[in-house]
Parts: sequence; structure tokens; C-alpha cells
Amino acid sequence: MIEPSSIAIRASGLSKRFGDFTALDRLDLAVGRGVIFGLLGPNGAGKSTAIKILTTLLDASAGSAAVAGFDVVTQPVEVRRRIGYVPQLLSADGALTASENLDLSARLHGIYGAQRIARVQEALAFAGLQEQAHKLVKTFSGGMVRRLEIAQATLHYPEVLFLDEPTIGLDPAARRTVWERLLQLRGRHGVTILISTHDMEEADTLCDELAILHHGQLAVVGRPRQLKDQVGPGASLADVFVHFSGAVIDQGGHARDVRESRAAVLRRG
Ligand SMILES: Nc1ncnc2c1ncn2[C@@H]1O[C@H](COP(=O)(O)OP(=O)(O)OP(=O)(O)O)[C@@H](O)[C@H]1O
Repeated sequence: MIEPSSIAIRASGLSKRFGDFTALDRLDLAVGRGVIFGLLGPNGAGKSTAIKILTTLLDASAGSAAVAGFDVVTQPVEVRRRIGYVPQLLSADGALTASENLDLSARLHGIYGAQRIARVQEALAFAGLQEQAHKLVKTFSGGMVRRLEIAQATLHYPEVLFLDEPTIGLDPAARRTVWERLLQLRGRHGVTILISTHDMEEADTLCDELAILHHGQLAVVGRPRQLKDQVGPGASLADVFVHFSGAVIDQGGHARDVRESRAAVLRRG
């Protein structure tokens, strides 16, 4: 049993209906501080909907949620001050340089003067983009853009970071670099991280705990090891996913084809 004060994200009976369609159905979650938590589920399972409600971008139809100790409905400003959010679609501006993007994020978070200059430098170092600081983001690889976006989302030192499919469309090396950055944030700053992912390796190696959503409902929650043991001897996380969601996994270990995703920087050209 986790002590209430050490819970960074709590959802109770969280539901979302779009007309007659129920996208999220009475979701209960408790994510401890400093945990890297993965949300898995087939396309349309309700992962992004849950993230949008927890980040105050969408109102729930029923239930309640608290992030960093504040209610997402009654205290949205307090929640926003304490979270970072990396959305599924690109959020960095391709027509600006890395440095300008970070500067903009700092201003949006009310960070000014010498502190802003220092934070931007720190963020460039964190993203490994010091040498590209003055290059336009539209010239960056997908991995560089993602590292920049994570740096932008953490410039104000959030307690909780939400990432919607952070490594989708990235090559294995770029994906690992993103994982390293996330582990660094958790290790050095104790940031709680919630990610949605279709990538079984990411879920297995990066996440401390996982929840599998299916048709908007929580199918199962637990540590990767526990979930594999629950399914049977020698079970992989892909087996766990198929067992609890009934969905298929492609040959790359992904729960769906992601070719269409993140057409990346091209659309900014
Ligand atoms: N604004 C909306 N209006 C109507 N239906 C919506 C809306 N947003 C989401 N949905 C539906 O709700 C369901 C859950 O969508 P959601 O984006 O949360 O799924 P997901 O698990 O994140 O899927 P994916 O892995 O494809 O990103 C889907 O069937 C989607 O079509």
C-alpha cells in the first residue's frame, strides 16, 4: 500500500464519453512518486484520453484525478505548474532554433532574466544540443527533436512528466537516448514519469510499472516481471499484452503499425 503523500498521480473512477462512445471507463490508478509508469493498450484503448485528462487538457465525464497532490478539475493551474507534457504530435517549432524554442518555453513558464539564460543552457546540455543551439529545428533528426521537446517540457523542473508515445518513429539508437534522458530525470530529480507506448521493449526495460488498457478499461496493472509471471512461465511482455488486450503485436515488438506516425519534421519544411 502506497502512502497517499507519496502518490504522484491518482485517478478514481475516471471516465470519458464522447457522445454515446465511452473512451475511458472508470479508470483507477495510483502512481508512486519517482516511478516510471507505462500505459499500454491497442489503438483507441484510451491512453491519450487518460493523459489529456491528467494534464488538464480534457474534462472527464465522471470520476476524479489528482496530480502532484492537486485536483485536475478544481486546481488545474496548480497541476499545470507541476507537470511537463510531451504530446504525441510534434510540439517544437521547426521554424525556430533549439535555443529559441527553449527560450519560448522558459517565458511561457514565467522564467525570466539570468535564470532563463541559465535554464536554457542547462536544457541544451541535457538534450545534447549545445552545438546545434542556433540551428533551425526543421533541420533536426526525429531523435534530436524529441530530446529538445523533453528538455522544453522539463525546463521548469516539473514533479510529474507525461509523454504520449515518446519514441514513436525513432530508430533504436535515438530511442535509447530518449530512455537515458528519462532515466536521468527520474534518477537526478526524482521526476515521476507517465508514458504511453506501443513498444514492448520500452515498456519492459524502461517502465517500473505498467497498466494495460482495453476498450477504455484497466485490464491489469503491475510490474513487468509480475505481469509476465502472471501469464505463465517464459511469458514475454508481448504475451502479456496479447493475453490482457487480445490485440496483436507486429514483428518489431510494437502493438500496431506506426509507419504513419510522426511524419516528423518533414511537414515543417
Ligand atoms: N474528441 C474525440 N471525439 C470523439 N471520439 C474521440 C475523441 N478523442 C478520442 N476519441 C476516441 O476515443 C477512443 C480512445 O482514443 P485515444 O486517443 O485515447 O486512444 P489511444 O489508446 O491513445 O490510441 P492510440 O494508441 O491510437 O493513440 C478512440 O476510439 C478515439 O477515436
